[in-house]
Amino acid sequence: MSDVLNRLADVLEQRKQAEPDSSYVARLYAKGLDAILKKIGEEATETVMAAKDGQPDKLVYEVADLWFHSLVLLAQQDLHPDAVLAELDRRFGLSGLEEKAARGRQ
Ligand SMILES: N=c1c2ncn([C@@H]3O[C@H](COP(=O)(O)OP(=O)(O)OP(=O)(O)O)[C@@H](O)[C@H]3O)c2ncn1[C@@H]1O[C@H](COP(=O)(O)O)[C@@H](O)[C@H]1O
Repeated sequence: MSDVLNRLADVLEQRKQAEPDSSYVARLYAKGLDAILKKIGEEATETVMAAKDGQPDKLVYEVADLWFHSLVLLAQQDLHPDAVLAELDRRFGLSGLEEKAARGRQ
């Protein structure tokens, strides 16, 4: 299951060579950074609304949309999801308060 991030990252990388007419992701790349950021804002809002409405199935669906568009942003910025997983892994060994203190020192 967790391999899905790697497989999706590979597809998102391949879409950089695709024609906008042939792919949703290629079309987003062609529209540029602001269009990707707008989609992330929309999906974040839809996620909040699904949670507030108490709709678990809709919440999962909207979080998937949010994660997907975040992966598109990472790819557009030439970043791999492994970088985010490594950051989460680094934080996993810390308590929330230790992580907060580390941020204060940055
Ligand atoms: N996981 C996804 C995925 N999740 C969501 N979406 C698209 O993200 C959009 C979500 O936006 P909305 O909910 O606002 O729906 P919408 O109104 O249709 O959005 P707009 O097209 O108007 O922006 C929809 O168009 C969905 O089809 C996705 N499109 C693609 N993928 C994956 O990305 C791969 C590459 O996609 P293509 O580039 O399209 O082949 C696919 O094989 C999938 O694995």
